Amino acid sequence: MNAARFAANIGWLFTEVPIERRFEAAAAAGFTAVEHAQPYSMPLSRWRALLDAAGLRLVLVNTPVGEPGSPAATGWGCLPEQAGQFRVSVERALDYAVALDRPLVQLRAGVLPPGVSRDAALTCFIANAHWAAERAAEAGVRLTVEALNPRDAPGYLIDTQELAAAVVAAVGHRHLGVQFDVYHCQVAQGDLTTRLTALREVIAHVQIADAPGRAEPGSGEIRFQHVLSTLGELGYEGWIGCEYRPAAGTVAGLGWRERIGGLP
Ligand SMILES: O=C(O)C(=O)[C@@H](O)CO
Ligand SMILES: [Mg+2]
Repeated sequence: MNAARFAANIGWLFTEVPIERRFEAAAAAGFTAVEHAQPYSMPLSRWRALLDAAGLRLVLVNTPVGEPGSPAATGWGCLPEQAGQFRVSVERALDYAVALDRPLVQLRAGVLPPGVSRDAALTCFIANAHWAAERAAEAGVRLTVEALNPRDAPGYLIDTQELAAAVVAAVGHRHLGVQFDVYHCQVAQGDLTTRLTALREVIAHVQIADAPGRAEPGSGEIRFQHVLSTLGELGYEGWIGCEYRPAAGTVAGLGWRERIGGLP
């Protein structure tokens, strides 16, 4: 087992303690890397200090999003005439990324706006993603696009792995890849092995949680031993983000790492 390949998402794990104490908690539990979707409520300098003190590396953040309940609550990426706001969100994410180990940055696509066709929203997102990839390349940062399942994220534009891959192909930039969240794929689509295999060339990051409950691997219907050995056989060398809701305490639930094992 290679626990070093798993990154703790400290927006989901170790929430028993305040954010500032999650770093030491993750390190004490054997993690060497963390991810967090929205790091922006804490200043960069504090992030740097907490990562360094715990000996951790940051491997993923998302672009900032709008206020909950607003049209941009899951991002500005596909909102026509909001390119300015999208660019501001990318610049903010890149500021954090450059100062914090150059984690991957997930571009939030947002929900299909009322009165806008799916094609128009996709065209908008692809144009925005292209601009972002050029900026990310200048900053030495790589970007991702993630597909979310419609049960958890109703209306989110990117709702299948294939659509995420199609955006990546349309942008055609080596700084943009797919963020393959195994939980979302299982809920929305299934056929995990086939999809991981088909997308292997473009997968830049993987996240895990079991389905249907989004708790620890091993708590539901996904055979994670098989998923991880498939990733190993496919030559996946990126991080695997642990983005699940612990069923009964983060540390108490970490036994899955030994039971399931890491990449071969
Ligand atoms: O919900 C997920 O899955 C995530 O990875 C969030 O960061 C939204 O993209
Ligand atoms: Mg995810």
